[in-house]
Amino acid sequence: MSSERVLKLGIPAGSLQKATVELFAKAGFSIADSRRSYQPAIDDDEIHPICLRAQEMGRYVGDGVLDAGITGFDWITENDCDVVEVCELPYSKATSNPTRWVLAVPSESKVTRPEDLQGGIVATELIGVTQRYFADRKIDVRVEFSWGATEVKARLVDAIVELTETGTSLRANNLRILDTVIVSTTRLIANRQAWEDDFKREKIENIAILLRAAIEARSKVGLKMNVRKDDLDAVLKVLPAEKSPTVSSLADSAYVAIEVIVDDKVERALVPALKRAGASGIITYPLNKVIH
Ligand SMILES: Nc1ncnc2c1ncn2[C@@H]1O[C@H](COP(=O)(O)OP(=O)(O)OP(=O)(O)O)[C@@H](O)[C@H]1O
Ligand SMILES: O=P(O)(O)OC[C@H]1O[C@H](OP(=O)(O)OP(=O)(O)O)[C@H](O)[C@@H]1O
Ligand SMILES: [Mg+2]
Repeated sequence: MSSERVLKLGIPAGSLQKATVELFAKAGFSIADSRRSYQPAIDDDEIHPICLRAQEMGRYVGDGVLDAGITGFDWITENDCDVVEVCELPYSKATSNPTRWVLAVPSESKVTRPEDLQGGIVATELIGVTQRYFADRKIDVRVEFSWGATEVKARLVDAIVELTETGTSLRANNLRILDTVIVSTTRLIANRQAWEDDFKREKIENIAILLRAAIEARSKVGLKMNVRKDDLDAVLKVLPAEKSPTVSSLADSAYVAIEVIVDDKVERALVPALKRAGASGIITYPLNKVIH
């Protein structure tokens, strides 16, 4: 591992790639050509991005080939990687929800409990975690490696352990979930030696702050409005109780301006209620980053 002022950063190729590049963009970094080049350009001279499979990321970060990288908790666990887990980054391929590796059988199968699989065969990409799951429950099954397209194998063997995010693939293949084997979210990980290097650690921490702030901002909106002082109490009552709005004076001393950040889920109900409570000139705007 070199101690030059460049951070070798692993970007996950495959399922997480598009969401990762978009998240970096929101965090303020432009990564170009990540689909064509495994060493894409980034507009930060102190970062050298390298695209790698999420499955292999932990090993390369652990060995110091990379200083840091982004991968799933599932593969960190499967490969038992010796890395620093810097932070959780709650995003998946399509949503900000965690993914789950589930034990599933064909919907028509007679199997209703994991115990019913005793003596059977289970296909999965996540061999180690699956073997541990059955060993912990003292269920004797043969766990077979699957190279992908695992859903189809549920009808070739007895059951599968496969990743699900939105549930679309399980539904499309008419599969029934018996149990959750592991819940996984995306993580930023660092090499132990790199984490001890002042420059690299600060750089990794800065990336963590910006990525987390960009994720946080995705589910929030900013709200601004003007309110007659007489209506202030009524308007404040409508705003979510846990929020502390900024109230500032306006040139017209009969009015104040209110600014607050709220969950985007409540925006639709909040705006008409604020208007009814007397707010005017209401504007809502998307946020780039929210830093706590
Ligand atoms: N919807 C999703 N589908 C697959 N993986 C997802 C999804 N959302 C998040 N992930 C995460 O992305 C990583 C997938 O890495 P992996 O290299 O195994 O597969 P992949 O990128 O889907 O490649 P492949 O094309 O071989 O399936 C895992 O850590 C997984 O948890
Ligand atoms: O619950 P869902 O939102 O449908 O997501 C889960 C699907 O996504 C992944 O497939 P991927 O795109 O990685 O293809 P693969 O089968 O080749 O791994 C995973 O292997 C499932 O098939
Ligand atoms: Mg996959």
